[in-house]
Amino acid sequence: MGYRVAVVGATGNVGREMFNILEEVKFPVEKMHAIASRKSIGAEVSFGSQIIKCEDLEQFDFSKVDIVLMSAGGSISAAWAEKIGAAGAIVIDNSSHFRMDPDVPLVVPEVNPDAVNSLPKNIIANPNCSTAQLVVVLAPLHAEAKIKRVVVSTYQSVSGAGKEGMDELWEQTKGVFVLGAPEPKKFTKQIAFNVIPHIDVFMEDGFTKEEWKMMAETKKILDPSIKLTATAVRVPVMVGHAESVNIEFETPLDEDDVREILRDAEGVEVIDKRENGGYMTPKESAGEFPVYVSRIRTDPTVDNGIALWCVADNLRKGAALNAVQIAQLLHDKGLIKQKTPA
Ligand SMILES: NC(=O)C1=CN([C@@H]2O[C@H](COP(=O)(O)OP(=O)(O)OC[C@H]3O[C@@H](n4cnc5c(N)ncnc54)[C@H](OP(=O)(O)O)[C@@H]3O)[C@@H](O)[C@H]2O)C=CC1
Ligand SMILES: N[C@@H](CC(=O)OP(=O)(O)O)C(=O)O
Repeated sequence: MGYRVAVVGATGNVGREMFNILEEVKFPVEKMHAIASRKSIGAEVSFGSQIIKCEDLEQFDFSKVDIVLMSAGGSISAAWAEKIGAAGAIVIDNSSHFRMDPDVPLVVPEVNPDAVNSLPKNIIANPNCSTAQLVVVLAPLHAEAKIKRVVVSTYQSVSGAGKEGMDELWEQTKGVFVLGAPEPKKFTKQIAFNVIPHIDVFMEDGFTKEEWKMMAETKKILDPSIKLTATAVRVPVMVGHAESVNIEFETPLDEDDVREILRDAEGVEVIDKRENGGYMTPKESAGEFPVYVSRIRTDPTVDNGIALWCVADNLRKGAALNAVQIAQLLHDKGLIKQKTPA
């Protein structure tokens, strides 16, 4: 038994990871389709031992698939997801377009798995990459001692800005030592040997949209009462987002309790030795499934305060892995309707 699956955005950073992870977790696939733009028709992508040729989104007949994993950006999701859902396939959408839609659940399977039980539009939204890794860490702590406030600063890799972001870091890094760094195109300033406190567009209040997403999405997934403030920063790392997190609880939770709770938490791995190398870095998280937590310590500047560091592969837990976990959850709950092949 297997499903007919389509990956939209198949040639992208996230799309390629979707194929890898669907194969790694042995998701039951009967037929796989790779969908991208017209310019990629015939481009080859790997799915396990199979080589699949890309098809054009505009020409594809979605009535022949059971489940669609979308990661081609917000405008493509806006134009296509509801039509595909209405035609009977479940859409798991990686873009930000539907995340705050009240008729679309925003799901991190370790945190709010039952949100998939009601699917009025046949669409499920995958959160922002920085939100996903954060809520996996916050949820088990919130269950133990209610969280009042979170202050988070991110260190986000260039792969979060797609293939073009990775190319820009690579070209600038090489260029600095040879002909001078090429002018920024994808980022607002030179990213090689630099950090940029600006991801997504600026909002009226001075926060960026990336920071706003972390606040709004955490409330939707975990608890509207949690106050969260974020500063999102792009760093010259290829894959892996890191976050420095300060958490204020309503009741006391000491650092040993936090370590213990997180050791038992689904999707989390604690690597926390107070010695050289006893913590995780983004590079080490690349290609891995868990959210790694290190540097757990008491924050003595507030009542019931804890500080910690968390790291995850943004293309995996921040995008493709979370989407595939949602697909597995739907499968386990028997929520994917298989259409009869034509
Ligand atoms: N990277 C991350 O950490 C995260 C990404 N996302 C979401 O996933 C999306 C994709 O990210 P990422 O893979 O990194 O981006 P990439 O730039 O690496 O890939 C974009 C993909 O979208 C396809 N695409 C673009 N325009 C069209 C079109 N008009 N019709 C059909 N397909 C199209 C591209 O196909 P082609 O090669 O043919 O142009 C390509 O497959 C993001 O826009 C975002 O919404 C969400 C969370 C985290
Ligand atoms: N904004 C994220 C990646 C992303 O695509 O996020 P979103 O899906 O929320 O637009 C980053 O740059 O690292």
